[in-house]
Amino acid sequence: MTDNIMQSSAKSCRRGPSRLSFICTVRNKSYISMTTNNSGGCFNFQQHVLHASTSITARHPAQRHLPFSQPLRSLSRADHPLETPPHSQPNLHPRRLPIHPEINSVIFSEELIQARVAELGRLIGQDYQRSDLLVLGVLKGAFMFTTDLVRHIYPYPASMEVDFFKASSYGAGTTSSGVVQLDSSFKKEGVRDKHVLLVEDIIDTGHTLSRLVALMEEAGAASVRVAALLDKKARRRIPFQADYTGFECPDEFIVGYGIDYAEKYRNLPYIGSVKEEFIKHD
Ligand SMILES: O=P(O)(O)OC[C@H]1O[C@H](OP(=O)(O)OP(=O)(O)O)[C@H](O)[C@@H]1O
Ligand code: HPA
Repeated sequence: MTDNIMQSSAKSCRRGPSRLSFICTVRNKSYISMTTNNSGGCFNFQQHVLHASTSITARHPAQRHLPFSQPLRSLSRADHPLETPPHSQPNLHPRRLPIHPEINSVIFSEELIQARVAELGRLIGQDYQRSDLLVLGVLKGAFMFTTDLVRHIYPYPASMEVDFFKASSYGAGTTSSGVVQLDSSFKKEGVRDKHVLLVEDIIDTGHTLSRLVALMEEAGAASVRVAALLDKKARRRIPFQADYTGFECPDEFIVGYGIDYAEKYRNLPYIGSVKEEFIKHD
């Protein structure tokens, strides 16, 4: 079954107001459709669906005749047909990279993340269509989410700026120090009188975001909202609710899609948990 799916190509990904379906054409011409419930602002994932959708990795049309082992960089520009997906469709990046050997299981697949990020972009676009917007990505964890999200903010705000600054509280461990460290990249003058959207990868204890929202308010922002890809409610120490949330996150230390463990795994296009033997316990 998995082999079959691995050989498949994702034909379409449809979104409705209350469900999201992945439809794949499998080599033997059968169809697979998976649905997840999508309730309001927060996507309630179903574990079995996520694991299933993870294995739907399609090959780029230009890769069809290449062995899987051939690196993508050997393809020339001309090999890539310029197909621009309609703005309203999730951005399915066809690829077939093996799961990282130190990853235990994929919790949010690349396809699912991309679909949800596109959806959040449209929600944000609708809310800011008549105002200016300063999108502030919180480094390093939110670098990937921010760069994907801004491409999907539509309708376009009257004007939009994108910037980043660095805040951290975890160091090389898996627990928050509770002290949020900012570096000099944050300049208060840069947010004065602006409508700020803070973009974060994850809310865990809530220390980082409660500190950052207070900081924006002190700096004189006209308004402050928060978009967080993941919300790990079970670990909250300080009450905090984001304005735009991607997914509820299970109570596990997760990595990937910008999120690290001791600076590793930020490059992964999906989010998963690390195998126990690769976590250092003090
Ligand atoms: O809700 P909290 O418990 O405060 O956790 C959330 C924060 O933790 C992570 O940052 P980290 O300190 O690991 O820095 P990084 O973004 O550079 O990885 C993450 O990117 C959030 O900023
Ligand atoms: O689950 C997590 N993983 C990585 N970094 C984090 N920072 C807060 N929570 C997490």
